[in-house]
Amino acid sequence: MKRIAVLPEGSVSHEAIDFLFNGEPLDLLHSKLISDVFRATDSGNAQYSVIPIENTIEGSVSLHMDWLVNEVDIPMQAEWVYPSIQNVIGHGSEFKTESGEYDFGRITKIMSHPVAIPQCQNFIRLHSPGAELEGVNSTAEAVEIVKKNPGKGWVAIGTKLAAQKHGLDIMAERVTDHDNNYTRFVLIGHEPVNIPREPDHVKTSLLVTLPEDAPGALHQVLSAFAWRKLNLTRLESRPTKKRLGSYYFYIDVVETVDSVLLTAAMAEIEALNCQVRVLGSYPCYTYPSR
Ligand SMILES: O=C(O)C(=O)C[C@]1(C(=O)O)C=C[C@@H](O)C=C1
Repeated sequence: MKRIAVLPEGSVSHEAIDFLFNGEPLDLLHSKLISDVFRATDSGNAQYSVIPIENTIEGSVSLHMDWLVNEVDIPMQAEWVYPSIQNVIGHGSEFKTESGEYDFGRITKIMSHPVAIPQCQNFIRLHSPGAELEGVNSTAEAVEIVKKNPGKGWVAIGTKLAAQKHGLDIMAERVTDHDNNYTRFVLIGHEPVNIPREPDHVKTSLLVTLPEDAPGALHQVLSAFAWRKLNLTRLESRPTKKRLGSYYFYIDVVETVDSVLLTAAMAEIEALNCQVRVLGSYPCYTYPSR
C-alpha cells in the first residue's frame, strides 16, 4: 500500500487524493502542517506527499512553490486538478433565527486556510462584513477549531467531509466567488507513481535562472520553446531570495523531458548561460467538470 503524506482528514488535499487514486486503498499519513507533509517524504517516512500548488482564484500557492524549489529536492511525479468546493460550517443553532434561517450577520469570526478565505470574498462581504477573518493551517483545522469552540459565533470555510467528521452543520454550500474553483495538486516522491489510468497529457516543470544583466535573455529562452512549437502552460517568476530584483522562472511545458524537442530546447537554453533545473516530468489528470 502506498504511504502518502497529506494535510489533515477532511482537507481539500485529502478529498483530492482519493480522486487521483480512484479509491485505491492508501496508507495516509496526515500532517497538520504543510512543512511536515513535505518533510515526510524528505525523511523517508512516506513515499509521496500531496502538495497544492495553484488555485483558480488565488493563483500560485507561493509558499508551497518555494518549498518545492528551496527546501527539498523531491521530483514531481503526478499532477491533478480537483475542484475546491468550500462551505460555511459551524454550530448551526448559534446562528438560527426564529424563522429557522441562518443569520450570517451573527458570525464573529471566519476561519480557514489563507488560500481558501479569498476564494469566498463575495460571500463574506455580502453576508458577514463585520466578521474577523483568521487564517489557519488547513480548512480541516479550521473546522476542528470551530467544533471545539461552541458559543462564540465562529464558523469555518471547509469541506463537507470535514463537517461530517466533526458533526457540524453546513450553513451555506458552495460559497466560492466562482463556481469553477479548482486547485492544482502535485504528488512529489523519489519513485515514479503507478496510476492505472490514461493521463490527459504529460508535462515537464522547469526552473530557469537567467544570467545576470543579459538584455533579451528571457526572450531568447522563450524562443527556444516557440520555434519548436512546444506548448507552455505556465510561466511565472519568483524571487531567488538572494537579492532584490533577482528571479528564477518557473516554466511548465506540455511534453516529457525524454522528447527530442524538449531536450534540444533545454540544451539551447543552457547554451545561453542559463541554469535549467528539472522539477519533474509527470502525467497530468483533470477531474471531470461537474
Ligand atoms: O486547507 C486545505 O484544505 C488544503 O488542502 C490546502 C489548500 C491550499 O493550500 O491551497 C488546498 C485547496 C484549497 O483551495 C485551500 C487550501
